[in-house]
Amino acid sequence: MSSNKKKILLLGEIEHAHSEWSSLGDIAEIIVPTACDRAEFIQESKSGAFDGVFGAYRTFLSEAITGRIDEELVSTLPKSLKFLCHNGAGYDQIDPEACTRHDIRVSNIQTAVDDATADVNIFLIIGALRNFNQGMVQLREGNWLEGVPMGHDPEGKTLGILGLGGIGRALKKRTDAFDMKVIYHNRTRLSPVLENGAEYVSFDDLLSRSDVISLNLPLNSATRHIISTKEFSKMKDGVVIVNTARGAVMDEDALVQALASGKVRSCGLDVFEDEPKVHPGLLSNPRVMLIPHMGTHCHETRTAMECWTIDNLRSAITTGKLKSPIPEQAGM
Ligand SMILES: O=CC(=O)O
Repeated sequence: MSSNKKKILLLGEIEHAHSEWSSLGDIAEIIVPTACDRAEFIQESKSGAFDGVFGAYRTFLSEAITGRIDEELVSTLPKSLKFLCHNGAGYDQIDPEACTRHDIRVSNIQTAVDDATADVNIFLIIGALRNFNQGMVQLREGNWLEGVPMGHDPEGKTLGILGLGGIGRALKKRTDAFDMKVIYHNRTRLSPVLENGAEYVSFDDLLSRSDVISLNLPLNSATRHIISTKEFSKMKDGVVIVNTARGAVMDEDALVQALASGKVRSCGLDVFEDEPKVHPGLLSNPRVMLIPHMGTHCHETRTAMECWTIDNLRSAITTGKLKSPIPEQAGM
């Protein structure tokens, strides 16, 4: 007897929302690939193992199996695949145009990641301003404050948020508690309600006026290396930079040089251009506070992210529409 459950491809693992995932079993039949890398995955797909799949759930780490979701990969997937639900806010591992060409609707996570990522963001800002990493490194080496320079207070400093989206706005709320002056730049100015007191400035003004710059914008072809040598040259001497977005929005070689010249006094990074590799010039510099992409590395947020992604799949199966389509496909 043939089942009328929709076939769903699981790319990656469900780690928290186990009961929500098993209840999806009422309306879905789950297919798990056996491939360990992209070549095997493409082979598996071409062999017909995924025929009839209607939707897919994918995680950030599943890139190790599929590689980037690009034209080459998408063209090997069955035409029955209509929905791709990504467990993450940033979807730079997916080529939206390739998906649109193949009539695949993509969703990402909106809002569920904002608070946890903004918490890491404020931790990095305070840590970088106050030279906490240098203090911690010295302490573990048995030295009490040896060579650790005086830090700077956040109070009264100008924070430039590049990309005042959900995470940027959650960061703004947190920095208000530290009496920082917040300026921001987006391609389009936000409404006063969303600005919540942040001053809208041009990109160049953000670079030249900020004491601390926070990168909170998505990675795509327009934002790759949006911060590089030319942009560093427009910043204040001794600027502090924090990145919780994606490593490749900043040119890491240029950052290492800007740290060496003193243009950048200290920085805090949760993301890197070539994760899990970290540029040796960043690893060896105690003025750089480093975290291994832990923006959402906490039980409650990861559970909420999985539930959000499962909700998108459920909505695709039951209504034919995604709850949170990526902006490139909004209204399609
Ligand atoms: O990096 C985390 C995310 O994109 O959700």
